[in-house]
Amino acid sequence: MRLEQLTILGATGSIGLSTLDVVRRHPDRYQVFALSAASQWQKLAELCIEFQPKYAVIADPQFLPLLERALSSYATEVLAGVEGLQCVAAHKDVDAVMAAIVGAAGLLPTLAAAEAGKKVLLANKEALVMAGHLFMQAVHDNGAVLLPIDSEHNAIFQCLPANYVDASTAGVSKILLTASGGPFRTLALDAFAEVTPEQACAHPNWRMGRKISVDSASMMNKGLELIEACWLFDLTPADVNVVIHPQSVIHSMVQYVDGSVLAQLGNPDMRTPIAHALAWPERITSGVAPLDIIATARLDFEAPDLARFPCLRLAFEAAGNGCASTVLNAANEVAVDAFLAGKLSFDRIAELNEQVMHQLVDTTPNSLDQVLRIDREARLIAHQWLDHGRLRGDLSHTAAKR
Ligand SMILES: NC(=O)C1=CN([C@@H]2O[C@H](COP(=O)(O)OP(=O)(O)OC[C@H]3O[C@@H](n4cnc5c(N)ncnc54)[C@H](OP(=O)(O)O)[C@@H]3O)[C@@H](O)[C@H]2O)C=CC1
Ligand SMILES: CC(=O)[C@@H](O)[C@H](O)COP(=O)(O)O
Ligand SMILES: [Mn+2]
Repeated sequence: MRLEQLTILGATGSIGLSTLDVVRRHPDRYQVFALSAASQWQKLAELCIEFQPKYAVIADPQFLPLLERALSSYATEVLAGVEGLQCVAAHKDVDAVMAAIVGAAGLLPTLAAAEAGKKVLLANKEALVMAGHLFMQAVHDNGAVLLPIDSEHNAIFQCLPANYVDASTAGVSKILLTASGGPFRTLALDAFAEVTPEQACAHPNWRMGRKISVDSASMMNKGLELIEACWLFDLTPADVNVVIHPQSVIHSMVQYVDGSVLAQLGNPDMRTPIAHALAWPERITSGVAPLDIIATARLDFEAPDLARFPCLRLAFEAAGNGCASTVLNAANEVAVDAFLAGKLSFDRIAELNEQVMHQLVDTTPNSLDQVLRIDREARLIAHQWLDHGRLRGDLSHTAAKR
């Protein structure tokens, strides 16, 4: 059997390392072609020494000399910058690309993989939120195969028929997108202003990177996932119900017109959706223990409280509006960075997101340049808001008019 050549973008992160853990179990199926990181060059060098990829890419070029030196006695070739990421995502010898860079930084390399017609294993939900229309167009135009890694979307994918095109043809009446509710599901509302980054990153069920952990705590993660689901499965926000399920054992459900509800269950461990997508349509072992349904004992469900989680309300508002989604994603990245840096209280993440989203109203972007311009302008307005505690009329006015 020919070894499948795999590029892992974001190899040093939570999804990247889980992917390598699955790959390590299947040396007869997968060969690592390229690995990338942003700045963690030592961790990247260690992974390269173990997996011997053809390329290592460090996104921040200031670390290039250090990585080159660390790998000088190995055959791995070292690249840097976004051009390096795009090169290993689109390389003719690559079969599949794990898109596991966090945030908007993942867009260009993930888009390069789609444009090169690769099998794209998509964890980087922000790429779809900021440029869903362009991304899906690139997938269709270039014959790429798009497989969702996000646990909920992977679950939905598994519960849909293999020949799925759209909800009504498939007899789907609702998508039930499950959410854990995060670490603050039952926290007193007046305590939200005081929560620390450590508390926000202590997810009850999943060990993840810091940005997605904060998003889970604000439920912006579920909002981003709503928009992600709309693009992946050609849905409108009205087709999706968010359901709080604190145990994270059911990873999402599909309700059909005949009353059937199909669910995908499993222990909360990302190696399951990663193994599923890597081997699809086959199945391989992932290292995840079988679900002990007796020990699980109970599965609870409740409706989300949009007053407690205003970020989720904002995402329902933005879904289906290309500009608002791009703006919301950018504002949220600025807000989460500021929260993690101790410059913004947790309860003001939603406030910043709402201010920027309502301030920057533009036409739906239909080119990559427009997406990148809206993303830049939204970040500028968000930084202004952080610096001055409010939006200054001059710049936001200019941005809104353009
Ligand atoms: N973790 C999880 O369980 C899940 C994650 N996802 C999604 O997967 C993506 C990755 O999440 P996660 O693994 O948790 O994140 P992490 O923060 O753990 O890892 C992010 C990875 O991206 C790299 N990176 C960060 N910034 C840049 C940049 N500017 N340019 C290039 N590379 C960069 C990091 O490199 P370095 O280490 O050098 O900083 C690291 O390899 C996110 O979009 C998230 O929403 C979806 C579902 C579940
Ligand atoms: C593992 C995964 O897919 C995360 O996106 C997870 O869903 C986060 O949990 P929340 O449901 O708390 O957002
Ligand atoms: Mn998820």
